[in-house]
Amino acid sequence: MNVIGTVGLPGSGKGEAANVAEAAGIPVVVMGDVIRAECRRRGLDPAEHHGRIAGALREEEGDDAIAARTLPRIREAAAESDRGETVLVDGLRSTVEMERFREAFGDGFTLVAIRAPFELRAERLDARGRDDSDSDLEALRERDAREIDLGLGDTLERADVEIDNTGTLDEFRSRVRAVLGVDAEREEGEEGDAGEGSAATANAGGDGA
Ligand SMILES: Nc1ncnc2c1ncn2[C@@H]1O[C@H](COP(=O)(O)OP(=O)(O)OP(=O)(O)O)[C@@H](O)[C@H]1O
Repeated sequence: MNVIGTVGLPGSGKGEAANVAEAAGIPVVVMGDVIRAECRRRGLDPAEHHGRIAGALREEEGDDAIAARTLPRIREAAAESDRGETVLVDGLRSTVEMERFREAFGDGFTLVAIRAPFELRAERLDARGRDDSDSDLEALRERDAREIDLGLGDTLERADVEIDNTGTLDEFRSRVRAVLGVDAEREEGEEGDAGEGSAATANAGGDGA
């Protein structure tokens, strides 16, 4: 099994990386779906209670609760992967989760840090405009602080591979493809320049976040 986890601050490009994977026939497992499922099980609206239920799960079942509950979803997805049991996992937040996946998949787990500086993430989220907080710098600062508090900063530092997302979207996509080991041929409606081997660099403790 080949499990690729992504970690990055809000707006860094995790969703775009997941799109690249899906377009290449690599299933994507979103860790937040576990939390949304638990909200529904408790009769709560995920839009409102997501954060609280994530906290409750960690409290009740341990800091690796969300990773542990994601494991069966990863195994199911791997069985359906077009790409030799490769799965992309979106949404790691802490080193405890990273260690849980390392324990489950050994060398078959690769953690990929996606990095873009604050100003660029703010601009891109503003353009995305998915919700009001996307355009609010103060809200982004708070989201960053919350994520870092959960352990996202340490997780970024400990990633196996780093992808810089300070260039164009096409550049980013081709970097993601290089890390996923897919070429552009399978993509539809997209120009590709896959095989840009220098795109992913070993993590030397970069400072791009
Ligand atoms: N290199 C790029 N050039 C231009 N736009 C980009 C680039 N990378 C990402 N974007 C855009 O920036 C926005 C944020 O990216 P994305 O949604 O992938 O971030 P994310 O890490 O999933 O964020 P969040 O954690 O907040 O959901 C999206 O609208 C995406 O299309």
